[in-house]
Amino acid sequence: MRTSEDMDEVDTGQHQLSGDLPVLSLGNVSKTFAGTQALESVDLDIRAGEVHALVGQNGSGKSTLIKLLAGYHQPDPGSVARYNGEEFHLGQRDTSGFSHIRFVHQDLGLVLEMSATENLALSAGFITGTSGRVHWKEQEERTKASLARLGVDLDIRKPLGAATPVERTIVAIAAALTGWESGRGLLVLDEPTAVLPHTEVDRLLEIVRGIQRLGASVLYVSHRLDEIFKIADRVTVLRDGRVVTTKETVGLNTQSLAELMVGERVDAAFRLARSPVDAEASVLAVRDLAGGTLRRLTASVAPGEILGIAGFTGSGSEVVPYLLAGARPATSGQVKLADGKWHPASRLRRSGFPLVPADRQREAAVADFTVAENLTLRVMESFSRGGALSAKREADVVREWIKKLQIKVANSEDSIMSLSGGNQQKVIMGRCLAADPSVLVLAEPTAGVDVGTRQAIYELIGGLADRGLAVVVTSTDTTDLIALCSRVIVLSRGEQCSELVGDAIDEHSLLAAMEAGTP
Ligand SMILES: Nc1ncnc2c1ncn2[C@@H]1O[C@H](COP(=O)(O)OP(=O)(O)OP(=O)(O)O)[C@@H](O)[C@H]1O
Repeated sequence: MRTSEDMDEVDTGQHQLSGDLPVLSLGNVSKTFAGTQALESVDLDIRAGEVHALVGQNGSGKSTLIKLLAGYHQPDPGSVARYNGEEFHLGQRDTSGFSHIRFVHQDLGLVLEMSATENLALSAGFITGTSGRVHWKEQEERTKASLARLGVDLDIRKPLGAATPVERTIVAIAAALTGWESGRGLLVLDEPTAVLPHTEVDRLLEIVRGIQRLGASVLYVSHRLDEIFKIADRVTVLRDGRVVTTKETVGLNTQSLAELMVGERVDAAFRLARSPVDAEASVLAVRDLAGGTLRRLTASVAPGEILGIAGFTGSGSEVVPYLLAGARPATSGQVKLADGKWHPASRLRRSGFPLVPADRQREAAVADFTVAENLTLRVMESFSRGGALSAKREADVVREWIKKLQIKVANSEDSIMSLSGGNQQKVIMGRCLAADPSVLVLAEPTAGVDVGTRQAIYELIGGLADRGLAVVVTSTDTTDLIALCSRVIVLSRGEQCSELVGDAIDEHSLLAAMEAGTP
């Protein structure tokens, strides 16, 4: 059996074939922020034409490494970087290495009000005549050619706000690759599938394979371990800023990779043991609820129940959390709250059920606030004593939730923006739970959250449900629904198409139910 000592053994796995010069070679790369050593003596080689995955728990240093490559951070002295054997300066954008490395960051960097053509023109430059007028026809030809190179045919005139998430990601990749005709560089994809539904993930992976076939190398960051095995040739595992190992993916599996990341045993197929609930005793019920892509939903959730809502993008599932939490207006329907009476669904606007939204950076984190302030935002009032805030009570809550959710932060007075993405998600989750609600609404609760912390989050939600919390959860990651839910309602084209209960909730049945409702 593998011990944690074995896991700590450093195996660089970088047995180069003779003449097999790495495209990118990093040596002794370190990065220290005030109070945090984010990276420590990292060595990493990326071979020509390989897809190389980079994995690690939240806060292990993946984004910091990418930001160093992108010239966003300066490395500590002593760090060495080479592109095709030629040394270049990390932390500087205008060096030769940099021009060969292209990036698609998590936020994609697109303007959603603009079309694919306009977005590509923004990154590659507008084609203009002597009068300065933009040659749109040529611009469109260029966009089509860029997308055709990826084997994609999209409506290049519609605003990207109306495109599907995977179409947006594809446009971001095309934008990143403009002017890269040789196709021999390195493309860095930072969690490209964090909120993509299963079907769209496969489409994206096919595009990544196409890029690899062009001769490029890809550095691929993801928390979805099943993808690593579908796409990557090798994987490097970071833990606490250090490289634990670089290995061929052949010979690893989800379980062993999860354990390398965490450094101890984890159950990659974790599932909560749920006791039956009294289905009659609803704490929140909706009748014919509609709004956005949701045309009609009739459902109720009982105290202690974890109800899942599943469906592909556009099925209506993605708007349910926002309607229930009153963050988006319902256009029709009724709601029954704790008073046991039916009200117009507009009443949800005042119900104030806490919501963990899908896009924490845009919708939830208050960027100017500290970690402590973000954690206690919803419970501020209960701390007030005669107008003054009970600092001790606040500090207790902050400590409690940092511990319960294993939030990696040097100091709770640090800005939330200094936290890694997954740790920001945990702060938002803690904020909602600290308010001790009767209903909790979760959209993509584990997007960007590592495999070890996922289980901690599942167990925490399960424990709260055992004590009576009703939870409604939507997720594009079926792992969440399987691990958490005792019942899942499947939506298609805005309406309920089926319901799965208990042990019937598994990967195969969920996908089959979602596909069955799709035209
Ligand atoms: N600008 C910054 N200032 C201070 N600390 C930072 C800053 N950026 C990152 N850190 C710290 O460096 C460590 C590594 O963070 P990083 O974002 O690289 O992790 P990650 O592996 O990308 O995590 P995730 O999977 O959650 O995105 C964390 O402890 C983080 O809090």
